[in-house]
This record gives sequence, C-alpha cells and structure tokens, in this order.
Amino acid sequence: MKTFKIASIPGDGIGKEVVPAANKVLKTIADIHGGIQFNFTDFPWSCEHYLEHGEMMPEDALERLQNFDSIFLGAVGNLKLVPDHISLWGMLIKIRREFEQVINIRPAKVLKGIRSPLLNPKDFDLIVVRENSEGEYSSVGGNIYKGEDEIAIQNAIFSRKATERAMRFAFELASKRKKHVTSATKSNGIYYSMPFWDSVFEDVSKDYSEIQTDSQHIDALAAFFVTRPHQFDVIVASNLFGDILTDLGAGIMGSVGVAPAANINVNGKYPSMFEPVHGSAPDIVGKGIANPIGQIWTAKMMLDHFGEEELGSVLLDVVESVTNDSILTPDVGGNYTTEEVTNEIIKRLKIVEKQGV
Ligand SMILES: NC(=O)C1=CN([C@@H]2O[C@H](COP(=O)(O)OP(=O)(O)OC[C@H]3O[C@@H](n4cnc5c(N)ncnc54)[C@H](O)[C@@H]3O)[C@@H](O)[C@H]2O)C=CC1
Ligand SMILES: CC(=O)C(=O)O
Ligand SMILES: [K+]
Ligand SMILES: [Mn+2]
Repeated sequence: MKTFKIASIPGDGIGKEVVPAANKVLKTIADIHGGIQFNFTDFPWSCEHYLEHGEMMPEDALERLQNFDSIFLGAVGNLKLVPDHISLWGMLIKIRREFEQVINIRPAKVLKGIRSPLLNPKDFDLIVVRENSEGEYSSVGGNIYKGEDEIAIQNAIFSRKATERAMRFAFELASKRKKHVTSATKSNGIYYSMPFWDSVFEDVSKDYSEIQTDSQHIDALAAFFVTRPHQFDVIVASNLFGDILTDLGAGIMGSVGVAPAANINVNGKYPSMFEPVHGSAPDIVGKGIANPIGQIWTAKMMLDHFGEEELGSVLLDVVESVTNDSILTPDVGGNYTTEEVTNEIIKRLKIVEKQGV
C-alpha cells in the first residue's frame, strides 16, 4: 500500500467548504485504486487562528508541514478579521516562499457543459506558468512622510535565476504539448525589469529550437485571452501578470470556481502545495453553493504530481461527465449545491470502479 501524507489546510471562507469536499473525493479515489491511501492531517490555520493567537500559523508550522508529501490548501483571507496583506503574507505567500514553490502552474481549458462567456471559445487549452517566488510580490519597500506628502515605495524583484527557472519550466512543459511558449511582457512601459525579462526569454529560447515563441505585452495579451485563447499553448508570466492572467483564464472558462492550480517545489527539498486559483469568496460563504470543481481539479493536479496520472485523468473525466450533464453550482448557471455536485462525482467514480476502467 502506497501512503501519501497530506497536510490539509482549508483556510478561510469557502476553503472550509471545498477542501472537505475534495478530500472526500480523494478518499473515494483511493478506495477505487485499492493500492494507495491518503493520510490527511487537518490544520485550522486561518484568519480566525490569527484573532485567537496573533498569527496565521504557529511558529513551528513550516517544520510541521515539511514532512508531508504535499499541502492541500483552500484559500486564505477574511477582510472582516485581518487585512489581506497580513493574512496572505502570514500563510499562503509564506509557505510558497519558504518551501521554494517557485512555479505556479495554472491551466485554463474548456470543460464540457460549462458555458464560457465567450461567444466562440473554440477548444482553448492553455497553461500559464506563473513565476511564484518574487517579481511584483515583494516585501521590499517602505512608507515615508505622512499626510499629503506620504509616499509608498514598492520594489519588484527580478533575478536571473528565478526568471530563467520559470522560463525553462515553461519550455519543458511546452515540449510535451503544442510546442509554443508566449512570454508575457511589458517592456514598453516598465523600464528595467521587463526589458531584462525579454532578454532572458531570448537567451532561454535559444536552447529550445523546436519550440515556437512569441512575446506579447500583457495588456494586448489580456485582450487575446478574450478574442483568441485557442491560439495559446504555454504562457510564462511574472508573479503579478500571471496572477491577473489566470483569473482572466478562469473567467473565460466560465468561473473562477473551476480553475485549478499547483505551487510546485521543483528541487524536491520541500512539499509542493495544491491550491485552486480562487480566494475565500466572502460573498457566498456559508451558503453551501461554492463550486468544488476548482479544488477537485487541483486534487487531480496533486495526483499527477504523485505520479498517479491515470487516476488523475479518470477523475477529470468524471468531473467533466458531471458538468456535461449540467449538474452545476450557481456560478456556472446551475442550481446544485457544493454537496450535490461532490456526491455526484463520488457516485460516478464508484460506477467507474464497477466497470473496472
Ligand atoms: N490563493 C488564495 O488563497 C487567494 C485568496 N484571496 C483572498 O480571498 C478573499 C476574496 O477575494 P476576491 O478578490 O473576492 O476573490 P475570490 O476568488 O474569493 O472571489 C471572486 C468572485 O468569484 C466567486 N468565486 C470564487 N470562488 C468560487 C467558487 N469556488 N465557487 C463559486 N464562486 C466562486 C466569488 O463568489 C466572487 O464573486 C480576499 O481576502 C483575498 O485576499 C484571493 C485570491 C486568491
Ligand atoms: C493571492 C492571489 O490572488 C493568488 O495567488 O492567486
Ligand atoms: K486559493
Ligand atoms: Mn489570484
């Protein structure tokens, strides 16, 4: 029996609704397989934890997480309790940084039965490789003066090492796909970092002569996500550009509630963290209608990471059979609950098992 130790951190808001749903699905997957099991350990780290203890996670949190095979996280953020920059930097971003989860992989593709807001989405199937360790998300800077003279300075960090690493990851990924990498730039407006980004992209692309490349300014690229998303394969982007682009990718899929993501530790020193694109969705929390598919598809990415690609693809097929039969939560036009969608996925997984597929 192969055992995978998973640190389960629902976090805030609908994270507490979709993580338990996805964990139930994972348990079903393990039962079907018979030769694997998932050992979940739950951690209650969240904004409520902050209110009680003055910190998002205990001091030894990273030590405790280090020995898990992966971290499965929902979302972080409850503005009513804690300012967002405190909660995110106290947990989500801290884990990404300390565990060197330097790449954030975020696919966007059409799921059968889920209507894209695009009139003619064709069959787009793209992956954004988001640099996940530096860029515009930095804590370097400061505030000076008060009142009308007040100034905020925020530095963006672009190292050759991290930039090149994200780009190489994108090229490697593209070599297993449609062999095209698009670089998201803004070297017409950002004076130092983006021309640097462009030159690193040019250097790296020389090592991959079989891969087609192009470079698009992020503003134009955002429009192309709407007008011709089917023409993209892999897109490599900085931390902020990748963040924005992947909510847009989620938007053209139909809802941010279905978009999956994976924070990957590429050197194998620390666990990777699997966490969907969406946040804690305070506007729908507690209603039982959060779409569990983003979190469940994220679980599929975790299965892939564990080398269980066959199980991963069975899971995504089952999810797609459910969406194709219009068993959908309200964000994608249905009137089913989180629980009903989850139970339907579980039911169909059990049928797949009976058929011995
Ligand atoms: N990785 C993370 O943990 C992230 C955390 N956040 C945090 O989450 C909080 C809310 O942020 P927002 O900007 O509102 O982004 P959000 O992604 O939480 O919500 C945006 C919109 O999408 C909807 N939505 C999101 N997930 C859904 C799901 N699974 N099913 C159905 N509808 C869904 C929400 O109801 C809302 O209308 C903030 O505290 C923010 O900082 C935001 C993004 C990512
Ligand atoms: C923080 C956030 O929005 C993200 O990592 O996607
Ligand atoms: K999330
Ligand atoms: Mn985001």
